Amino acid sequence: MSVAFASVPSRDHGRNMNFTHCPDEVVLDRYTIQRGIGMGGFGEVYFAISQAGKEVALKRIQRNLDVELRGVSHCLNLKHNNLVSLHDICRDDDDQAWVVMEYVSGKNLREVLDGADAARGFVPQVPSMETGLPISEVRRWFSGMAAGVAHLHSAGLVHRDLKPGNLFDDDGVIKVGDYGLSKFISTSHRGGHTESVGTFHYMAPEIGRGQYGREIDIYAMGIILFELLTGMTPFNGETPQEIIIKHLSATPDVSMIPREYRHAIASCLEKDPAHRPSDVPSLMAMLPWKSSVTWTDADRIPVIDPQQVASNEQPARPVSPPTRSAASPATAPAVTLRNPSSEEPIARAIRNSVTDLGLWWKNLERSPGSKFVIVLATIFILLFNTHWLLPALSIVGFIYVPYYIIRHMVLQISEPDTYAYPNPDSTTSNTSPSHSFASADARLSDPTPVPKRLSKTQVRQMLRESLAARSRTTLAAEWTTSGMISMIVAATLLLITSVIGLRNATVSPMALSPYVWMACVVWIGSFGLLGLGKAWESSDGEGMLRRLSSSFLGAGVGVVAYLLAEMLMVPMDVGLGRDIDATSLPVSFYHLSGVPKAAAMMAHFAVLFGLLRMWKPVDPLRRARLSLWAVAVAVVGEWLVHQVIPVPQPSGMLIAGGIIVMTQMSAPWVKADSVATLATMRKA
Ligand SMILES: Nc1ncnc2c1ncn2[C@@H]1O[C@H](COP(=O)(O)OP(=O)(O)OP(=O)(O)O)[C@@H](O)[C@H]1O
Repeated sequence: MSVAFASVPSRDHGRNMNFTHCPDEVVLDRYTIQRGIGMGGFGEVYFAISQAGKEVALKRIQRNLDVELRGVSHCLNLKHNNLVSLHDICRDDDDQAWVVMEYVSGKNLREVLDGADAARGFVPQVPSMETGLPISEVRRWFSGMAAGVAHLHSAGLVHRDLKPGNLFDDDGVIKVGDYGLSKFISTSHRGGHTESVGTFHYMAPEIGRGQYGREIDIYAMGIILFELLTGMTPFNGETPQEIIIKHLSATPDVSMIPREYRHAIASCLEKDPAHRPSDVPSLMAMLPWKSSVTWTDADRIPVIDPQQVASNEQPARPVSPPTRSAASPATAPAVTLRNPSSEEPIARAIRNSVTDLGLWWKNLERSPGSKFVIVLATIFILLFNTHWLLPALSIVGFIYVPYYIIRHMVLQISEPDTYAYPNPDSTTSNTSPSHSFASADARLSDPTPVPKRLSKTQVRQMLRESLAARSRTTLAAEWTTSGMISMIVAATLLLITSVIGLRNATVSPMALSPYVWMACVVWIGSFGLLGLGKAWESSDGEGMLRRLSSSFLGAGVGVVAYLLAEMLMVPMDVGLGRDIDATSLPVSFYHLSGVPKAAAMMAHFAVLFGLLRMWKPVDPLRRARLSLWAVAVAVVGEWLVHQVIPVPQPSGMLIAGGIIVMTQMSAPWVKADSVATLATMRKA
């Protein structure tokens, strides 16, 4: 088969992509390709026409062949109004696998949601009801998906990749597609599958443990419902790791969702799959809609009644909500993620007031003419009061801007949004700025259950697993980001130390060079440690091997420190910290004057890095983001090493302390004591 590269405009977000096959090319001896539709994680999708004139979508499988084909072959015989039909699986002359499926001309939900954002002119940063789809649309999409997924489940299959991009609107009928990742549910198949599949925003926490029960579809449905209602997924982050960690540990903030949906969403997003709705009918019974689907008896195989879709009648057999464990908390504390920017209380209060004002204005029963008069009058009042309004607003601005910046910096340093857990104490206390500002009244009366937490060990284990699941590219990107952050921290340290050190001296390049030298060595040491830490964060590892590797790194840092000192002409014969008898020092390490040679610098830092387990402060599961104890240990440790292999002081101690500060400030962190608190709560 000829392989040509064609750049064809696709429906996939309007991007031009290089498809392997060209329009008019005949594949599988009977399908003429019309155009490329898009590319997914597993292959390219084409729109094609068969010899008999039937329109089909062809998916050319590129990667993860076994996963995809094993799933698809189970799905060939499924027939359901809400499922994209799979016609066949074929191989071409090059032994390339193709899935032949029903072509859906309508948009997928991803396109619909993105289109709604585009129409609004912005992508929502904070979930709210204003940014979701209209309730009638939410219901249409969700019910259609539910019917399709329920059919998959009743056939013993799990979709495993439910997401808006896999839900299609086919002339008003919602269809679930791409169930190539589905798999028969059987005891032998439910665990142990370690291949990372699916999409991070919709990925249930137990997927990290290789569990692929139907509960992962229920979880994804909860996320999709949240997104349909608010335009945003509940767990977001800059990196897949952040998102995974939030799936594992963060409590979704459902406070902005209408009360009648909160219970269903919070139940679907339970961390423990056993506490989610046991099946799709149970989930649907929790929603405030009359179901258009009739669910049958105990096995709950859904039977779609097309008449009911239109007539919106009650289900013939009401389904009771799933039973909940007695241990489940009865009330829903309005706990939100610690996101400094989105939860700033004053900004949030202003935003809420503006929203309320907007709602009041919308519901105001006045003619357009009188509304126009009100607007005009308001503008006049504001204009005539500018003499005091503007100064007042300026004063507020002057106070608010520094407050906002300091608050943001403090929260970023003490508890970054990206790896934070909700604080269990926030259920009773409202003193922290990170708490939700939902009213106390709402907190008391809201019956939404809090998703149950896992034990400390379970969470830690899952965190390690999720850390291990990241690709090398992701790790490299994270390492680079941390390296850049550490560069900023190094520049700040340089500024602080040089301002303090040179406060009574004349500032000259020579006077500055020791500070620049220290900052460079600290940065290089930190960057190396961040790299080691990144490579090692997915497991506890073997101690001795890590000490040795760390020592090697230390030796490298020593060499660089020596060369930099030569380059910058940093005096190495001052501040050796004690009156060294040069004759007592090994000549291979020191000059006769006592000035350290490269070997001394290498040995000093090699011993320091190996002795102190310097990679520990980089571990995302370390106890505190910034431990002053660790800094003190590093400084004292360096001083001890200095007693045996001296280097210039206090530079040596400043470098050791600086490296520990910098690595801690730049390395990602998961708040481990919250994990402990959660575990304690659970036991209680
Ligand atoms: N049966 C179909 N009819 C029409 N368009 C389809 C069909 N199946 C997939 N598409 C479109 O083809 C594009 C690629 O789909 P594909 O399923 O390969 O990727 P994905 O769902 O985006 O990612 P992944 O496979 O990694 O989950 C998407 O734009 C999707 O909407």
